[in-house]
Amino acid sequence: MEYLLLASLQGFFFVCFILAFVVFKSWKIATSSSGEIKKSFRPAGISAKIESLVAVLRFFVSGPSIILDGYANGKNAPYVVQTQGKDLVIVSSDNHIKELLEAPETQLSLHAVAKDLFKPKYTMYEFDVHDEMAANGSMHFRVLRTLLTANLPRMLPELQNMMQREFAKETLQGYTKTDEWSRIPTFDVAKRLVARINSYLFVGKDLTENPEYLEAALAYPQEVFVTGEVLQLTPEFLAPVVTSIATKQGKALKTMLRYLFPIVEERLRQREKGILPSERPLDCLQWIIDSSPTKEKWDAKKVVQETLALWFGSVHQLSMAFVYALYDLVDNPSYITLLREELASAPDGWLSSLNDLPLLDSFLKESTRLSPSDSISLRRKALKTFIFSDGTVVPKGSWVCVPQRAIQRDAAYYENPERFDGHRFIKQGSALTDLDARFPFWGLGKRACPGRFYAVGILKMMVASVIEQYDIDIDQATNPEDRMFWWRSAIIPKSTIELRVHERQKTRA
Ligand code: HEM
Repeated sequence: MEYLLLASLQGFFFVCFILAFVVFKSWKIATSSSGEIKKSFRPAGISAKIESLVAVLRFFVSGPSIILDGYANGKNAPYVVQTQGKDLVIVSSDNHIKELLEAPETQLSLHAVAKDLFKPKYTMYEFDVHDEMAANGSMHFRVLRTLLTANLPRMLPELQNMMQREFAKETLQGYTKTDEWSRIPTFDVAKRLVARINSYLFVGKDLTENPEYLEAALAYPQEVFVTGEVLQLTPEFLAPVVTSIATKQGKALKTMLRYLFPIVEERLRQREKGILPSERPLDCLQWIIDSSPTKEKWDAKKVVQETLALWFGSVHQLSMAFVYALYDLVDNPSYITLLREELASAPDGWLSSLNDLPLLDSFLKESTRLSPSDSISLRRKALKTFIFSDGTVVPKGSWVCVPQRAIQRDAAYYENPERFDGHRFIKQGSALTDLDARFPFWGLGKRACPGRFYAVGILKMMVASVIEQYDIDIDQATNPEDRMFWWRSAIIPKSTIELRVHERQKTRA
């Protein structure tokens, strides 16, 4: 009993300490003045400073609306949003975006953003991510953009079987005796399905069918997010202990490492023996090994670190896009009928025609236009103070980014921007995977998401599989706005929201 009391007192003081630290850091951000754009932005005086502190704290739960308002106030003019830990300099004009993309990575770095957010040193097995595009830049491109995309069509039938089997299992669990519709927790189910599909492509069938590995692989990205979030609020010297608490002594990571290491070591041995390409396994793990630099060979630890980082990036955004697409279907049910017609009319079956389903592509692009999982894109951290040609300053340590959600809702670029129009992009003649400054969903330029062709293929397969076999609905009392919550700039589906699902055969009977 005494021990419990002591433990809860320690916990209480720890939380108080962290809160005090957050307020202190936020106060420092709110009151510091390190660049031209800040000077013009920050009024002096104690009440103004308190107002700034409130703005920094408010960003945690109102980020998307603060960013949207900033954009509406002075369209295409740069503006600053103060946040805990750093300022966001938000730009949206063509010139600013061009200069942002042309800036050297020694000045504006995407990887430095990832380090700020996820603290890979602590969360990804001591991964020392380079600020500049290092060897892994071309590795990402070759593994995801080239090899994964090229191999996807061959793997799709197996992945679709898996999707149907697992979705049926989830649905079966959601039936009650009183309701002929099954209720499934949308976001949790989406994450489980995506994790299983991605795992098959990342590490192959055997590990994917190992429940201990799969559970850890599903838990790991979630743990990295939460731990990265807590570490952003914690002083550096406490990072090791905080990481250990937040990750339950690194349980998921340790499990993944226990399974991945022997496989990677064996494959590296096979490489030394000169195994022929035709005899090598067809999965991302192998492609990472095959695409690693030939001069300075990566050891097993480096291959595992790169795999963890790619794995982490592959699950959540795709799951969220799937959830938002399902919500858009239930909110716009006429599209379910139209999409079923399009699927049924594919001459050789829709699975082999995923690139020739214009309505599905346009519908999903409209869904991502209105419901991106983050309100900003093209994030870069200034490693040195960066000055745009119009004099806009991004002080060292701040981030510069583009307000993607605001741009994607701008009436200047999209007619009736708030209206869901599933045919919009057919009329416009653009595809979901296209890169476009008016649709910076995938980023732009040489850092644009190399996983997007894979992500879109899987998203289409998942959505088509669901609507072909099931009727879906949602509790109509749920206001669409209440199905998600905001954290900093992100827009995340609530885990409590359930989708109602009904096998179509039963409806027809
Ligand atoms: C709907 C799902 C996804 C969205 C919205 C998305 C979006 C993005 C964005 C905005 C960036 C940054 C680009 C920039 O700042 O210029 C990015 C980078 C990246 N994405 Fe994705 N992504 C998705 C799915 C995936 C998947 C499934 C994978 C892996 C299979 C992946 C792998 C990556 C990698 C490795 C990078 C970093 C590229 C680099 O460092 O050069 N993404 N993604």
